[in-house]
Amino acid sequence: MEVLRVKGGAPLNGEIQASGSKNSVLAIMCAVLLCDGETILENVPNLSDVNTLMEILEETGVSCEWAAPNTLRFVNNGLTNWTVSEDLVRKMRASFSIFGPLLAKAGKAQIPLPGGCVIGARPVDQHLKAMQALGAEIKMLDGSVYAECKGGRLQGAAMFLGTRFGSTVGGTNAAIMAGALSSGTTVIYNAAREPEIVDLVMFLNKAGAKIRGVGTDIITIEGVESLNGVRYTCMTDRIESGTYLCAGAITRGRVTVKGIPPQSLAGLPSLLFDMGCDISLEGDSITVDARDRDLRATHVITFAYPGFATDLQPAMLTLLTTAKGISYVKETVFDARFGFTQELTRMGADIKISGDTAIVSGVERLTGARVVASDLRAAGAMILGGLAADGTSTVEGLQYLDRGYENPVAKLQSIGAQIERVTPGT
Ligand SMILES: CC(=O)N[C@H]1[C@@H](OP(=O)(O)OP(=O)(O)OC[C@H]2O[C@@H](n3ccc(=O)[nH]c3=O)[C@H](O)[C@@H]2O)O[C@H](CO)[C@@H](O)[C@@H]1O
Ligand SMILES: C=C(OP(=O)(O)O)C(=O)O
Repeated sequence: MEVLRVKGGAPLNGEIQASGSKNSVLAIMCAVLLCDGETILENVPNLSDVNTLMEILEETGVSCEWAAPNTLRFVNNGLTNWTVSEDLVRKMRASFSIFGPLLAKAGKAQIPLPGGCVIGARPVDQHLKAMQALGAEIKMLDGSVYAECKGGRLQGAAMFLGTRFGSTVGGTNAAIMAGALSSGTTVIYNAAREPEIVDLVMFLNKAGAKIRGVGTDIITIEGVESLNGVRYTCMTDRIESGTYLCAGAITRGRVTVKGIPPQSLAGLPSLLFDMGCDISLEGDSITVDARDRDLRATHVITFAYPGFATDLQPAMLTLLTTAKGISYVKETVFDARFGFTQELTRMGADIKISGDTAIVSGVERLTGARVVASDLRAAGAMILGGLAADGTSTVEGLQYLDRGYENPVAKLQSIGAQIERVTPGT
């Protein structure tokens, strides 16, 4: 198993190009199930999650290949299978997102339950509620969810989606994709508003869907008979971009991320500014400058978009471990997303957890340590800790990093980080 070796303490300085958005691409790849013929997706990050979803789509009868770096080509000449193997679904929780489109296109679907994960329980009740509202009959079969639409086609309906955590991204995506091919009108109330959902709808509308209201909490869909494959360029990754901005701040450096619409970063730039960083914008480039700054503590609450993104909470919390004063970080989207903080304490961070809140007392310096990433964004957090720490850190658990960050080592090296991927003992 490879590990990262990070020699910290030096300010990062330079420009990084944002990669394509993992979460947008995964949703759009699921929507390819709905589209007849050839689809070309551009700006696709080469990530293990993307490659796993390609295998899953292949099982349903959609052919997928890398046509060029960051470009995927799909051909959907009719689905040949309405179920996928459990091993693949277990590899990646987001694979459950094929449930809605598979059901809408094939008339039935059987997908193993994805289960919980290290950041929280993550049930799929809202996905199922949406499909039931559209007329699907659902039952459990051999540990999988089996659904069938009576009469072969889903029927548009009005529905309320949401959980005690607020809106649901995956549930909203499922309802949009299934509604796109349902007969009649579907209305989703309390829809999630994340930029990746807007990207999914832009793709679907280009393919012939009739969806309006995306980006608001009421989405209306006039179902169509069929959708056609198209060429589409996916949005860039706001979580990856935010992580690199935090890397600039935690090393007291100056980092520009290119190709990221600033509004997609929601509250992050403003929080970095409150901490004492300079923030400058130029078109789709954003620069954080923390050189020679004493950064101050601040408070963070995660929320559904346009709130502060939960996926950036681990990076932001790591940054706060080196800010002067006490910061409170409240996590409202997932019920167990502070596991990574234990590893940060190995680097000398002072963090106490009280329910859904982390209390972070800033320390002068972090120190290098051997740490293990327990999930995707924990991996980003461990790297940030290592970049800021005095001495050398070793980061294990890179299978998580590979799920969501494209070429992180090369990108960080290009702005001066001393980071390498090595086999232990070499
Ligand atoms: C592949 C992908 O796009 N993943 C993103 C997606 O995950 P995902 O789509 O799983 O996140 P949701 O917005 O659905 O989940 C939000 C909260 O609602 C709960 N919930 C969700 C669905 C449901 O049927 N029942 C239920 O209780 C979840 O457990 C969680 O606590 O949005 C999250 C919130 O922005 C991000 O952190 C993930 O990176
Ligand atoms: C939680 C994440 O992804 P997923 O929903 O695929 O687990 C993430 O990207 O931080």
